[in-house]
Amino acid sequence: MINVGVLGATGAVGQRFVELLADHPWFKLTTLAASDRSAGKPYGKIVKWRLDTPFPENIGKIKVVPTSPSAMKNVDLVFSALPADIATATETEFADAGIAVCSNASSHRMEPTIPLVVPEVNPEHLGLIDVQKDTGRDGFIVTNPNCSTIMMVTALAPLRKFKFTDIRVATMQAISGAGFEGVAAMAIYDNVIPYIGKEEEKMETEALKIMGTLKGKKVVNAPFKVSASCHRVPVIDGHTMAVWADIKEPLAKIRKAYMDYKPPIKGLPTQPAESVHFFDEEPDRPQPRLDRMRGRGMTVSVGRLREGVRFVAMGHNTIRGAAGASVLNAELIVKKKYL
Ligand SMILES: NC(=O)C1=CN([C@@H]2O[C@H](COP(=O)(O)OP(=O)(O)OC[C@H]3O[C@@H](n4cnc5c(N)ncnc54)[C@H](OP(=O)(O)O)[C@@H]3O)[C@@H](O)[C@H]2O)C=CC1
Ligand SMILES: N[C@@H](CC(=O)OP(=O)(O)O)C(=O)O
Repeated sequence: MINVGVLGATGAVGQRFVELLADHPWFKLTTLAASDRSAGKPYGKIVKWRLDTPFPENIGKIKVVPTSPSAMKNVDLVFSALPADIATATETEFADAGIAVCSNASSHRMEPTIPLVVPEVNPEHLGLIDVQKDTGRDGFIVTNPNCSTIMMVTALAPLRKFKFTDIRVATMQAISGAGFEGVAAMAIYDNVIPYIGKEEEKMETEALKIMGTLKGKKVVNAPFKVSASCHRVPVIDGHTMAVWADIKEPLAKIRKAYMDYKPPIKGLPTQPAESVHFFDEEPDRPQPRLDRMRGRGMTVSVGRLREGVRFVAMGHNTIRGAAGASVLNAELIVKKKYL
């Protein structure tokens, strides 16, 4: 068992980490960190548990510590659910102190030596860990993408063998993506908000790095363009998106690519039996309420495949799009013997 900790353990994504790690076969959750407001108190006393799964009582006794490497003794790996403005310096401090960091925050995603990984899409990008270690650093940082980006690239993975240059995407994103306090009920009820700060830019840049090629010590971006339009809708969990890809192949070949798709990795505990579920028959799927918990929240569902090529993709934003993505990255790190 590898001893692990969670940074930002009391937050929306931090709670998902705790849920996923409370009973993990490879990782022992020993340490929970949050802000100085929470430090020093038992987790069970201060966390406002917002998930609809039972609170893991075995974790409740753990005393919350301040967010600093010196407070996290005997931890080899931390999962970061810190706000991005805090994560920038804090994650660097942890990596410099010899601790591996699997981060869900956006701060370091686009740095050239930091892997931005979805295990089913670009597992080989973990090679950038060696580039970080070449600088003399004992620890390292590995990031997972923005929650909308991850659904889009995972849904595109079966289509990579076809040529495309232009991806257009319109998202319908759940309110949990903004955190518990992020969107007022009065703002979102009976409404759609056609703006999510920096989300479109993230989809347009992160996807090119993830689907790019690791050449030597750097990633060469994928040669296509993404145009995104992002919208908040009154759904609690599950980001849905309509995607257009300029693939000229016959629809039957695209359909077969989804039916035959096998991801390049297997054997990771958090990986679902199906990374991509393809709805071939049902014309009204995927739907967030019905499909977000497929594969314990880790499956990306794809449906409504039409000429164009057009399809709809959907996945759970705080599991596959956040904490689950980081845990899957950590499992890949262990499998590839970086830890
Ligand atoms: N919500 C989502 O679906 C997604 C979120 N993300 C990203 O994940 C990260 C966390 O988001 P979310 O969980 O929604 O945020 P929350 O606001 O719910 O939680 C923030 C956490 O960080 C802690 N924290 C705040 N300030 C500090 C500080 N100065 N020092 C140490 N810890 C601090 C808080 O502790 P305390 O309780 O003590 O204040 C809390 O545990 C963000 O970077 C976000 O962009 C990514 C993808 C999806
Ligand atoms: N902005 C995303 C959530 C998020 O925090 O993304 P990021 O990890 O890129 O900061 C959403 O609303 O749904």
